[in-house]
Amino acid sequence: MRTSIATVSLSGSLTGKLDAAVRAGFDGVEIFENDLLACPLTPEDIRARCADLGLRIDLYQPMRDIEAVPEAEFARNLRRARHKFELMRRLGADTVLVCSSVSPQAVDDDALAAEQLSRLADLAAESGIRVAYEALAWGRHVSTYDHAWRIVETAGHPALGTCLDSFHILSRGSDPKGIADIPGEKIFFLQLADAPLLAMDVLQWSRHYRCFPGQGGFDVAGLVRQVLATGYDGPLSLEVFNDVFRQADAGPTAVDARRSLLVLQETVGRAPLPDPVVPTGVAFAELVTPDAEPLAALLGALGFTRTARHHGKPVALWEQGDARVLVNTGTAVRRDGTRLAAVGLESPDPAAAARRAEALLAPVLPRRRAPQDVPLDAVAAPDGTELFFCATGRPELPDWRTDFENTDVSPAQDGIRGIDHLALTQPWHHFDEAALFHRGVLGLHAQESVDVADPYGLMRSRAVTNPDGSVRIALTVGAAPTDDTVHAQHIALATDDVVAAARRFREAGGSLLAVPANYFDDLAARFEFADGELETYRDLGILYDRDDHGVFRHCYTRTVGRVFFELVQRDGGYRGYGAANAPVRLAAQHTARALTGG
Ligand SMILES: O=C(O)c1ccc(O)c(O)c1
Ligand SMILES: [Mg+2]
Repeated sequence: MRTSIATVSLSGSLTGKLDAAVRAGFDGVEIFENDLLACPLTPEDIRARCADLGLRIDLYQPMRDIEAVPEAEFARNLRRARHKFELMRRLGADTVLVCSSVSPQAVDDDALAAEQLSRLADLAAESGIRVAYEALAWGRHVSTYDHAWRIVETAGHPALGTCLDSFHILSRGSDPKGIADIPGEKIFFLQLADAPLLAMDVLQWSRHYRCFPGQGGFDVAGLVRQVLATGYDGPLSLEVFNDVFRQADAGPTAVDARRSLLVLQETVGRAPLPDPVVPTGVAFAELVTPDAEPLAALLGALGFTRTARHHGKPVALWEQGDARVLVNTGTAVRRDGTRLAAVGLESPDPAAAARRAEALLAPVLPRRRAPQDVPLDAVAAPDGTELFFCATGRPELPDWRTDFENTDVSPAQDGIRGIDHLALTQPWHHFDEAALFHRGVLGLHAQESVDVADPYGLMRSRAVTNPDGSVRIALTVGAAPTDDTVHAQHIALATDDVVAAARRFREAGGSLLAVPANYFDDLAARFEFADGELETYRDLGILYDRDDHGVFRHCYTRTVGRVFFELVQRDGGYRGYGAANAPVRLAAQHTARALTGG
């Protein structure tokens, strides 16, 4: 199927938008009128540019407030249309979108609407143009797709069809089953957008919160199935008005957009993508740092031992139980210092995992960094984190472990079982993209996103997991593109006894994040504890939560660069990540930062 994107979905200049659309692999564009008006190029230049790029101009839009108006007003509308049809001739665009009128002059008269749209279509047909009539969800008299279709059907004009827009249909709770009543050849265009489920005015919702399919709460795939069943063979076109995308770079947004369409096409059985290869565990987490000492002290106090070093690079492997942390001092570090730069994911078939990632437009990384290294499949996530697909201990496949030479220290077993989860802070404008990436590319399940209050803003967090919970990644983001050093990345380590692990850490010289006494007073009000239990938590800074399944106890180390560790005891099948405690933890980290001046 052909794919298209409305220029309004991307930031920047019209020419920049066209370049981004082509680079992401779109076949066509909808040119939004405002983008054309603001463009210094002539329509002929734009046409030539699209032709050079191999982009079709699938739609020109929108034409507003045309139908069901007094005759004198309609005459003025036809005059306006004549101008626009001439412009479209120069552009080489053959379909125009007319959205249902919001004008106070419009009357509630379907026969009049049909008659005037028919006269508009007469004029359009003279220029070889087709008119696609779309119901805006907030249209004055026409606000549902079935109503728009009835008017088009009444007009019965060959140059007049309907434009279906998933946002307008699904935001109003209309049942897309009725699409089956529309002949496919009368659906002149299909626009797709998703949106988070919000209770708000539909116009504001549409203009600010649309997102790409798979990033919101609508069943866009179900609607597309309905449309394809009619025989519709036009493009799948994304039309997204979104405050965040307007501020993000057009290039990555266009890639995110295309990836969302590929996943959607797969869902409706129209994209032959390699099957997802769901990761089965975390092989390692790799920290990049300018100075290994603070991390070495922290890992040592946590009970890790340095078991191996890379044969060709300054990278050390620290191990405890099934938790493996690489400390890399050989990579150029960014201004923010120590960071979580790479994650090794155990994969049943690393090469197949990489093929799917590539098909879904993930940047594929070189398989070898140095000639003597083992070749490893790896791709970059939207935030730049390198994801390695690993086959640890499987002799038939390349193993990352063979690049490491053992020291004479054996792995410790001092209370840490493995990695419970990783928390990766996303750049502000890549949060929805990150969730779609981890779901679509890696085949992980995305949980609902939760809001967490930070003292200086609101943070969102969304977990992606594999079926048995052995891969858990919490994607987090601040509410604004501000300093995100406090919204740091972290590695949560699983233990069966967090009190013992916290004590050992402290006795070994580690310092735990101090939690205010008020928090524990509140805990005492909410839950019942055994004698002395709460005092222990208060002493160690252990936070506590419960859900329907079990209990969660957790505490935090200090932060090095952007990275800190969490000790986690997850009992009885507790499913969350202690979100209820996150505001207290974030505030405590702000306090600790103010005290250390770092
Ligand atoms: O928000 C609008 O005005 C608008 C314009 C054109 C569209 O196709 C649409 O879905 C919405
Ligand atoms: Mg639309």
